[in-house]
Amino acid sequence: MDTLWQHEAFIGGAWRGAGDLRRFPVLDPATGETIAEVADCGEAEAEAAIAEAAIAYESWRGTTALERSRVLRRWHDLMMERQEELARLLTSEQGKPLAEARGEVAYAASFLSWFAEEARRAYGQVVPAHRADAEVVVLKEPVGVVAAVTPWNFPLAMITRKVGPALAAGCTIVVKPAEDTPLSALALARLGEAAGVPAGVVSIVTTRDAPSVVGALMRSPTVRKLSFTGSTATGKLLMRQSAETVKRLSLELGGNAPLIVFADADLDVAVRGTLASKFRNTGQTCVCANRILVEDAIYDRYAEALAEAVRRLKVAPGTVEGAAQGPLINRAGFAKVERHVADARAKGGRILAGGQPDAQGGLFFQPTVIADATPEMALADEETFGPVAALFRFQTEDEAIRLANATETGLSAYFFTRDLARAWRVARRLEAGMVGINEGVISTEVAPFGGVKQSGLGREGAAQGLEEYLETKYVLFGGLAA
Ligand SMILES: NC(=O)c1ccc[n+]([C@@H]2O[C@H](COP(=O)([O-])OP(=O)(O)OC[C@H]3O[C@@H](n4cnc5c(N)ncnc54)[C@H](O)[C@@H]3O)[C@@H](O)[C@H]2O)c1
Ligand SMILES: O=C[C@H](O)CS(=O)(=O)O
Repeated sequence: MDTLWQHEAFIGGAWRGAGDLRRFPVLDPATGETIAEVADCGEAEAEAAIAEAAIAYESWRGTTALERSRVLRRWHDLMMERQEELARLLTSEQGKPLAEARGEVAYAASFLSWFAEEARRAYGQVVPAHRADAEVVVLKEPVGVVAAVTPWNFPLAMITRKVGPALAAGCTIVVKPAEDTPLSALALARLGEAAGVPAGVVSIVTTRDAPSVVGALMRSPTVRKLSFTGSTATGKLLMRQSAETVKRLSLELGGNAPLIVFADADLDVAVRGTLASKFRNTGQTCVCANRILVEDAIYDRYAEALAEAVRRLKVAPGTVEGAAQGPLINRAGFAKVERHVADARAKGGRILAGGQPDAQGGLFFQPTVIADATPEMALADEETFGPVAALFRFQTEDEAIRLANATETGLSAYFFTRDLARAWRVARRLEAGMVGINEGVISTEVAPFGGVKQSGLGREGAAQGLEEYLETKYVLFGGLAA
């Protein structure tokens, strides 16, 4: 197979440019250099992709679950065969350390293998009928044509977490990837083509003009579902746009995760868990700890231990051996980190590590630890989405839970304790869709990923993830009297 570096959009099984041949640049965040020019599609291309998806749906929905399973498994296998190439391509446009990029390729591929298995378990039901002359049957059927809109921070996994269950269920899908990271999406499509995904089943519409392309997807009555991953603000906008055609919705939105360290925690485990949660992908994940709540009795010991570990994190381009922190994705993301650190300083925050743009310049920021954080700081209410660990102090368990829940979002939460009774009490009281106990990284294809409150609707992965792409049909067989 040829190179995975594709520059045209993938629509209806064909690689094609925008109608007016417009292209937009893709930048390497580590250098600011243009690494590719990609088709800058518009409404016309989105509408073409929808039409192709509708045509393909009529045959794809008719395939057996076993046939769909085999295509997904083959796609997984091809991803893993080309893991290194995919990882280097991903790092070149997203910036994450290569070791993390290799991990994302495997994580992304795991959704294809998982849903290759789940495809064969879309069970219906035969229900004991309410009449002697009837049978009650409940069927599971594919939703139809799906629109997927995805973010830049996990440019492969956020797509396969949608494409996997969609295809397993018998749906077809039009993907609009983030403008910062279109190359990974196109590489994924190239491997899907090689794995035998039929023309029109998966289309990738690349664009710098998200409102136009996504607007066309949202206006179309043919598109029966939106699966969106991104900020809560954009999610709310697309919810409103979906109302006109009453689309099914899966929304994976913003977070503001609390991470609580109780005095009885194992300090080394807590520090390791904090590093893993806070600084993965240079702090640019939806499930990063955003507020670190530390019980007063161990506050100073934990703060110094964390700061010492953070000072050892290597800041470098993702391809550099040992790189632990890469660049922020773009100027806007960098500016938000600078704003949060300056605001915290101005409100009494004490810098224990980092606190400045990194000496190598560009979009690199020093991994930072701020002590004496308070709820009045911007980073308490907003998702920093960068390498800043803000340490808050608490006295009691009730105060920790009140502080943890004092946010409109509820995606993930973490806490560290060796008290079993406390573990159950706190896990039950935290307002989050996902909770890690003595663990800082909890994402896996086998568990339902998603949040409560303004972190979204629905779940991805696990068995629940397939339900998001299925409709329930009740059939009553009457006139069956003997
Ligand atoms: N819950 C999750 O699983 C999850 C995963 C990753 C990221 N996120 C969240 O996503 C955010 C960061 O990602 P982001 O900056 O790419 O989010 P974003 O909302 O800016 O963009 C997400 C996608 O929406 C598109 N988009 C943006 N504005 C749009 C508009 N007006 N109309 C139509 N489409 C539009 C973008 O092009 C992109 O493809 C963070 O808040 C993070 O927490 C959540
Ligand atoms: O940023 C959000 C992603 O869902 C992160 S994870 O890799 O799934 O934890």
